[in-house]
Amino acid sequence: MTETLADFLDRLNHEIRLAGDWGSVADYIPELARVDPAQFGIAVALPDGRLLTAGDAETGFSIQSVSKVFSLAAVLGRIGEQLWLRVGREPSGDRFDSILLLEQEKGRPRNPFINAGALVVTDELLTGRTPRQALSELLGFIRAAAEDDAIHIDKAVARSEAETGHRNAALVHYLRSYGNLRNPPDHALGTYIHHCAIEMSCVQLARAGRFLAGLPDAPRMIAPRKVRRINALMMTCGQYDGSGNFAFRVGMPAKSGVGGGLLVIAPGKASIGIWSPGLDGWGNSLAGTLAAERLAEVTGWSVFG
Ligand SMILES: NC(=O)CC[C@H](N)C(=O)O
Repeated sequence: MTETLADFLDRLNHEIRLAGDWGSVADYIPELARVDPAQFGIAVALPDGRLLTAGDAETGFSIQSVSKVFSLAAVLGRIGEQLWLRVGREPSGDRFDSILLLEQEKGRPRNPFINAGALVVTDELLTGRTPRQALSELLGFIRAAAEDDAIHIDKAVARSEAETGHRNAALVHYLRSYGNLRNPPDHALGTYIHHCAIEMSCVQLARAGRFLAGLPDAPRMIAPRKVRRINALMMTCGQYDGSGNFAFRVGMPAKSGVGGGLLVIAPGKASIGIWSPGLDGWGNSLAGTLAAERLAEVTGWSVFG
């Protein structure tokens, strides 16, 4: 392409602001409902160590379910294959917070990215640790991946979700009733809510994802075989019941969060942090998905060729 990637990102930022099609912010967590939807940032970490940015790439946001990628990586690094006895690896075709399949499938969540599955992953993270220790281990993992010790938990967001998170409370008790939760339900729930409340910027997210893209300057976090599997799960389950549409439009493994964050992985080529807080009907960033689609078109980074 004649236009440089840096110029394209600037153009993309202008185009997205001009279109002004922001979607609506998540309102079931009151603290997230206060965020101005008219924001957009993107950061792209490249194999040569460069990091290109545009828009609000330095603004901190609540990573929410993007944190599920890091909790899964930390747990797979620690225990490995045993996790799959407790959680499946199939797309759910259901909303991220659905309870429906959990009853049909006797308490074994479909995949680690829907809330029920992520709660089981968090429960594994708690093995032999207090909630405080598990959280500091996970935060340490993310800080090491990003090589940035400023990454922290936004306590106000955690408090806000704890006050209103009745659905996750139901899920965690339901898991326990099937014997698929080892820790007290409030420990698993509290730890989960706090790791969802981690605040990061697009720059920090792009840097934290470098190990998933296999970039040469990435700290080695987990074995390459495990990285491949996480990318496969991001591709098939990363945007819940919108995963098929996302794969069709973007063609790269990614994970979304209701804070409007997106971590997109172009294996061997780039780790991309995108943020725009307004969501589509599936709970994925509206402008963020469009940005990922445009980036894939221009760079040819789709894993499908
Ligand atoms: N999709 C999401 O980002 C959901 C995360 C949020 N903490 C919840 O459990 O509802």
